[in-house]
Amino acid sequence: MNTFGHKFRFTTFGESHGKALGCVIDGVPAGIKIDEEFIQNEMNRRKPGQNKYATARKESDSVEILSGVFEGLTTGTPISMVIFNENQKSKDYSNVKDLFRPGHADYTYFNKYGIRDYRGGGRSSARETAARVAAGAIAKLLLKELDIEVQSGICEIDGIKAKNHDFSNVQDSEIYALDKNMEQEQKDAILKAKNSHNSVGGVALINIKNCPIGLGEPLYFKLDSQFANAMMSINAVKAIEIGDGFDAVNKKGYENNDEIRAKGFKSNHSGGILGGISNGEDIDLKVYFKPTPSIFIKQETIDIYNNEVEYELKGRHDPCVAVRGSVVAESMAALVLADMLLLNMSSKIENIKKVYDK
Ligand SMILES: Cc1cc2nc3c(=O)[nH]c(=O)nc-3n(C[C@H](O)[C@H](O)[C@H](O)COP(=O)(O)O)c2cc1C
Ligand SMILES: C=C(O[C@@H]1CC(C(=O)O)=C[C@@H](OP(=O)(O)O)[C@H]1O)C(=O)O
Repeated sequence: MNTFGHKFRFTTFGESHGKALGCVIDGVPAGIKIDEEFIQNEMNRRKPGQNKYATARKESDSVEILSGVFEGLTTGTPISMVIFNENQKSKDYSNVKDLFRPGHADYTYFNKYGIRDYRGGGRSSARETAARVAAGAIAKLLLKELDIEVQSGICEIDGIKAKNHDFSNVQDSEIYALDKNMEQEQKDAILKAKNSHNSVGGVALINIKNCPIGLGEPLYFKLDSQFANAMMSINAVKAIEIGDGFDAVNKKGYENNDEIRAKGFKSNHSGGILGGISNGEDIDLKVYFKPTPSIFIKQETIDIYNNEVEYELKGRHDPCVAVRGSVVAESMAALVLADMLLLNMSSKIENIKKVYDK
């Protein structure tokens, strides 16, 4: 199944070296104001080729809305959007046409489908995430109507950790760094790896403000499980933490619990989710990206005929996918929230009665 979401559903189409990519979103309520400039800005935050910390492939990622919007408002019908590829250069891949890049999806896609789309990663290239960001922008416009805010930034690169998480630093940072003081060190780590034809991993922090209490469907569609599913569906994501995440394991219960007062919780170790349901506090997610698999160091692999070979890759690749990946993770978080908001509408008879004026 290739569709994401229950009520706010979307799917994407297209390949990195094909003609275009796009998405179809179904279940978007009618009457949401569509700000095309906002959507394009979101696309621009993720698009490749903007600086030396990203792949050199230049794409404008201009998005065109084909359906579901009339006179600036959503109509309640499926919204489809298209982004034409402009800078494919499939020849870059001619020397690895029959080879499987270690760490990439070539080997598993070929074994599963028996077809080798050697024009880059094809469907498995994270170029597809452009379409997710377009869908995420529509989800964000719905969230905006309810004052729910989703933001992201980089908290760790190559093991170099941010000491503070300042989202106001992100906008002016080429690597979306949360900590101005650690930014240079993090940038240097990316360039050092890049200059030695290698790559680094990193961690993005997603923060959600003003999330109402009650999002998440126990027991099998818990809000945390939906975030985990969404984040792990992004290329190169290998782990996710919610709230204190891994650190909680080494705490005692008294340290880990968030005590409750009439005004709200005294702390937020839980990351805003209890029992799979949002508790009204900020939601904090950490998303872990592995180092980019396509590197330019000689490596051993096999070809599609099972011959063992050595090869050296050429082409245009991100030295650290976490940087642009953080925007993708932010978009996926918005899509989960939009879906859970709509699902939650029918959780109480009062809500249903309100809709039907009873
Ligand atoms: C925004 C973004 C950009 C990426 N850029 C590259 C890239 O330039 N080269 C590459 O080999 N992998 C890149 N990746 C990662 C691969 O797409 C991914 O590792 C591959 O599909 C294999 O999937 P897996 O790592 O989830 O197992 C990127 C991932 C993201 C999220
Ligand atoms: C083009 C983008 O990123 C690409 C993600 C990617 C990969 O393997 O994931 C590989 C590279 O491109 P290609 O598919 O041409 O090999 C990156 O440049 C983009 O994000 O828009």
